[in-house]
Amino acid sequence: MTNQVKIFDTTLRDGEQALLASLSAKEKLQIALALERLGVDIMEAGFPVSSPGDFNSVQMIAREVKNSIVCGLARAVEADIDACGNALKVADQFRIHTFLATSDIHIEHKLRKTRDQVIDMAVGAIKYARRYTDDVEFSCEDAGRTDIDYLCRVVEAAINAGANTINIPDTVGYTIPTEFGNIVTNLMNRVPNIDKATISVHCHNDLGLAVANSLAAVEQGARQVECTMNGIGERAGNTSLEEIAMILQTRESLLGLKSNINSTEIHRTSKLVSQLCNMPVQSNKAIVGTNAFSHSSGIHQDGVLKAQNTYEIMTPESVGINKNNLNMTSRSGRHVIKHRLEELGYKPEDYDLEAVYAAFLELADKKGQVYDYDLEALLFFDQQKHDSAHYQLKYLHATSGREIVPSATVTLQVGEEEVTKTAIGNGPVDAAFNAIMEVLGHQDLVVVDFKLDSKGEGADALAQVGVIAEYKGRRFHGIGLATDIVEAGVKGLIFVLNNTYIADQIDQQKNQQERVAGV
Ligand SMILES: CC(=O)SCCNC(=O)CCNC(=O)[C@H](O)C(C)(C)COP(=O)(O)OP(=O)(O)OC[C@H]1O[C@@H](n2cnc3c(N)ncnc32)[C@H](O)[C@@H]1OP(=O)(O)O
Ligand SMILES: CC(C)C(=O)C(=O)O
Repeated sequence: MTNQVKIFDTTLRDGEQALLASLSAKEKLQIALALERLGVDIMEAGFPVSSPGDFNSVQMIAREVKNSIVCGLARAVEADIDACGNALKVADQFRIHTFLATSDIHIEHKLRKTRDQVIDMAVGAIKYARRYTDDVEFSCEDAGRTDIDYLCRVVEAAINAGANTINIPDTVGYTIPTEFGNIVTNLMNRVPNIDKATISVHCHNDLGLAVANSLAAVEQGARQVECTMNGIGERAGNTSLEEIAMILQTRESLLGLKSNINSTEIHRTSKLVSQLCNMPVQSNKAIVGTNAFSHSSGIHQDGVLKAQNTYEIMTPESVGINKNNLNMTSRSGRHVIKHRLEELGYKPEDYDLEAVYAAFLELADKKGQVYDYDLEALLFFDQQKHDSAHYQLKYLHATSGREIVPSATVTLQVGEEEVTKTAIGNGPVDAAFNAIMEVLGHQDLVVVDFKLDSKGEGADALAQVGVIAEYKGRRFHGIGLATDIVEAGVKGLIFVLNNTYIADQIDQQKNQQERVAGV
């Protein structure tokens, strides 16, 4: 049996299911390209039947990603499989992942079928998916709570129907490692055609055991692990990609297993996912938390200074955290910025140096020292700016204080026109948001969440504001970054406005195409 464990990333599907606001197609593509650089074997880009937006982003990812297999999810119904096949067929090679629940709880209460009907549906779906591709994965949803004799029957039938990857999800994170490992052992020993398929596992973290269960499964013969960056996903999340990858790498001599993950890309990918998904990573999170490589107590610090491996089982460099001794201030030039970005893993073609440098100088003048995080944030905002130009902030003035009615004046460029409005509010942010609403002149947009975070170090840290707003039944997320809290909030809201503008444009184009096609 191969010692290679395939890493199947589902950040953009299971991970995205857990977000308060869905990602834009551009944000999904950014994450997909980062996952490709990270070296994931397969990436599940979405659930194409679920919305036209998801269909489009899966298609865009399938078109752009070349070094990982792109996959889409489909229920065991023909319409879902058609949507998946049609979105993915722009790629030379792709995978359709179809699934059906096999536990009695799900079969009886959710699907309202019999066990035999479920086998027939699964077989039909797999055969149908094979019309589109030779690479078909079948998941026995809630396998962790499925009767093992029946699970063996389903798996055998699925392989006979043409599935070459069989996924065993612990959908509700119920099992414990010995129990979950035993499920895989049973399948390996009792399913006669099991050698014709790769066993995959997809664990949820409801009891904090997703990584442990996945590890138990690969020790028993599973050769694909489904996971997400930072462990995001439904409820308590999924198996964390960075943890499983670093277990395989750090304990390779014990386990005798490897993956294709380029571990030096982990840190950067984790930050991108956290930022775009508006999902902070807890500081003591293994591998990617800000404390994961910090040593706080004297005895530990003494040990690490004498020999790093006294308290470090892997180096920060191995996950892409570089030690940086260069101070970046407004006295720094373009060379140091370029050099630092290169050390952080960005190629010159990833960004516009002049634009990033101009933003860097502005920031350095305001806060003195600029840190890696700031620089990456500037880069991120530079990348976001390209198609966000419909609404632009031209002027902002806000006043607040004790016994003063907070007020704000905002000038926005809206397309070709500049519009200025003044409003009052409960505080300066509320006043500025009210002024922006007056510029919009309609009530379709409702801000439902406002999250303020400080990024960087000390009192001059940057303010990062995540704004979530509802617009025409959908949720949009925006991020704003500035040294001033009100400005960061306003930028976050403008980010949202630009995304709603793009969504409106896409809807209009679609309606027009449908009119032309006579739908
Ligand atoms: C364990 C997981 O994470 S599975 C993935 C979960 N992800 C998502 O659900 C996100 C995307 N989902 C969606 O956009 C929508 O739920 C859709 C488009 C898939 C379906 O929407 P709707 O048609 O309105 O159905 P709704 O979601 O309310 O109900 C699900 C239906 O699918 C059925 N179903 C559930 N799983 C499957 C399956 N694997 N195969 C076939 N049918 C299934 C349910 O029994 C229910 O059928 P019913 O309407 O006959 O009772
Ligand atoms: C669709 C399957 C793989 C899933 O997400 C689950 O069972 O948790």
